[in-house]
Amino acid sequence: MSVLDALTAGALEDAARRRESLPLERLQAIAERTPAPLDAARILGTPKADSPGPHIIAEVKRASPSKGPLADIPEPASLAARYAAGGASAISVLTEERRFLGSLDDLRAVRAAVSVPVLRKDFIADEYQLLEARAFGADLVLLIAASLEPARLRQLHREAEGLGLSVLVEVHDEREIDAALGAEARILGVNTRDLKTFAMHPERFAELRARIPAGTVAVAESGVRTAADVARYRQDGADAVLVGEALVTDGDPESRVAEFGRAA
Ligand SMILES: O=P(O)(O)OC[C@@H](O)[C@@H](O)c1c[nH]c2ccccc12
Repeated sequence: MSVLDALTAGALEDAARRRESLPLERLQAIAERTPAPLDAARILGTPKADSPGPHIIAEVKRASPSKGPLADIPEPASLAARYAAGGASAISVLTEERRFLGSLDDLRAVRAAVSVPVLRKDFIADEYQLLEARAFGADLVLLIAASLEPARLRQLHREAEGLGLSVLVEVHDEREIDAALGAEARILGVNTRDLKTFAMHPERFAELRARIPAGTVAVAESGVRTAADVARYRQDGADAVLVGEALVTDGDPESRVAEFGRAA
């Protein structure tokens, strides 16, 4: 079993466990009382008025399977508020519990702290997880093309949009781009870290960018350490850049987000 399959299986088990204490009907009732999501696809697809740099999607990430613990983050809400103060266009919150040490409580706390779109970053493979995202205040969810059959990707994509959520479809090769476009993805993220081997391939973004049609938001994900890395993705045609580790390990995340947001 690949790491990605194991992460997805674990996330599904965790969701099944949560469902025992919060059945679908009750979750649905909570989702109905939650304000309508922001149109993240429109926000990320509109160039920034005040800067030639890309939109920055700043991630709340405590740990990763490849690196282990990265940062403590006792208060995800205050970290997210600093990201937003630095001009982040969206906040990504890892909610996967086992290897990324995240939770839906983190998502809820971040939602309450910022007014920019919030992404639920997890290994989503069923409808219950989508409804959780909606009920806990996400505007945007991640679907990973490598972990879903094309028909299933299309189905979950449609379901998410039916809930009012935007979807970031993550890809790492041409075949997955085709699957994402088949699912009518409006936001496409090229993860330059291979989730099966964790190897970094920053050049993959430029290689795949040409396959992403105009009008579809192109996001470059992973491996950013410096403003020069952001500038490179921007020059390669990224509308948005998603950054995790470099921000959670920085003593001044607000300034760092601002610096990245100007990199062009
Ligand atoms: O910490 P980095 O190298 O800046 O990477 C962030 C983000 O791209 C990464 O966390 C990520 C991209 N796709 C994912 C899917 C699941 C979990 C995590 C991820």
